[in-house]
Amino acid sequence: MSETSAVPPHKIIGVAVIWNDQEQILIDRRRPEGVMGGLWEFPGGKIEPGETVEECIQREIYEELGIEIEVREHLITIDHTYTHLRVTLTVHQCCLLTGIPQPLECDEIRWVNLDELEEFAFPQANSQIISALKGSRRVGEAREAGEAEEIKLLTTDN
Ligand SMILES: Nc1nc2c([nH]c(=O)n2[C@H]2C[C@H](O)[C@@H](COP(=O)(O)OP(=O)(O)OP(=O)(O)O)O2)c(=O)[nH]1
Ligand SMILES: [Mg+2]
Repeated sequence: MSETSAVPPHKIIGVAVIWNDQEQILIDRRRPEGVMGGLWEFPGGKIEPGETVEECIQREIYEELGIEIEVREHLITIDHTYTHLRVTLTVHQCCLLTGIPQPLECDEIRWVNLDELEEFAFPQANSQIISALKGSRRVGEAREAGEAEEIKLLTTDN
């Protein structure tokens, strides 16, 4: 009897956390048929040969949602193995530039704030993205609080 250890397919994915001016994030619901059907995700897709992750994210977002975005800083890279699939998700913070998002390749889209994300069912790998987002908000808040404190010190010193 020959034993083969099946290696699951590996998808390398660029993922966008897209913010609008109201501090909301865009999420989309995967179509009911297919892998992880019906779950919510951050939009994105496979990196094509010769493409940078930033180029991939920009292209996928235009194809999937018909909007132009600015791809900003890297948030987190996650390597996760599901039962029959391994994914590497490289996630970037992004800003909406132009257009109104359309559900061109998904079932539904929503703008939600950070605290609402927990109400939606995401694939397992996404809990790390959501924690990273919450962590980066805390860093931002601490920085703002620090700056406010510095300003207070500067103004009371003089
Ligand atoms: N875009 C995106 N994909 C995610 C997230 N979390 C997560 O586990 N994934 C998985 C689901 C998919 O297997 C893979 C994304 O690949 P994809 O969008 O190019 O491919 P797909 O499976 O939807 O469809 P196909 O093009 O292979 O037919 O990564 C996420 O937040 N966003
Ligand atoms: Mg996709």
